[in-house]
Amino acid sequence: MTILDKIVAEKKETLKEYPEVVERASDRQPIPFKARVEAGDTLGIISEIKRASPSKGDINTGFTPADQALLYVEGGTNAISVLTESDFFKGSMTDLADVRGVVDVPILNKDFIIDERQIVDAYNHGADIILLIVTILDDETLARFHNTARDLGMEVIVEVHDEEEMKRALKLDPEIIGINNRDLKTFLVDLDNTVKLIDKYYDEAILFIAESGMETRADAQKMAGGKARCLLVGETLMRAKHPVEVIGELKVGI
Ligand SMILES: O=P(O)(O)OC[C@@H](O)[C@@H](O)c1c[nH]c2ccccc12
Repeated sequence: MTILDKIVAEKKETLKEYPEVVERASDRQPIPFKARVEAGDTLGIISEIKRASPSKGDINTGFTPADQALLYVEGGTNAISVLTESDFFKGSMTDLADVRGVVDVPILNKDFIIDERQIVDAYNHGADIILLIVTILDDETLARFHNTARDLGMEVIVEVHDEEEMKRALKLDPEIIGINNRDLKTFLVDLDNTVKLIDKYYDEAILFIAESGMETRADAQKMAGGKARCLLVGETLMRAKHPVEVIGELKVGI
């Protein structure tokens, strides 16, 4: 059993406690993400709120999500990712709502979505974007969830790690693809993964996001050189003494 299998198994348990139906609680219009990144002349940055992870253990537990989010905004982040998975990443939907309460940049609800109710729940807690991880969903479910999120006005990052997943993602006619440099089954990180996959499947209509493992301006430059248009950065910002400055360093020109 891989760690990803364990996370999904736990998630199934948690979902047993969900109400049978999660109703949409408002008609809030999500904040646009892709168009705003594309309007800029630097690499977009999604800065993540991440307390812990199964590969690293505790990363930073002594912070308040709202304060951390405000630092990210001060740094000029294009969006904030809030990792809400609780068993392995120590996050919660309360973190998401807390961040929503203080920022007006788009928010990504980062979780392992395997049930439609999680999508409505993300919307209800103030998310503008959700992540769908291709490897944990079959084609039919992936397409259905993609539609559900877009019907709510949310944008979707379709996350892939390899070529086979990329081909499945492209069948959705997606607007945004996230390429994870980390293999969620082995935790191995390889920054060349983003570069290789974009090189082979580049499409100017799609916003390509490089995810995971980036630390330095040189890493950001490498991703920009490989035609990634945006970065998703967690650990580096959570460990940084001055996240505002680090975001500035990562925002390289396009
Ligand atoms: O902390 P990092 O290495 O900068 O990575 C952030 C983000 O990419 C990572 O948290 C992530 C990418 N895809 C995921 C899917 C589930 C959980 C976590 C993730």
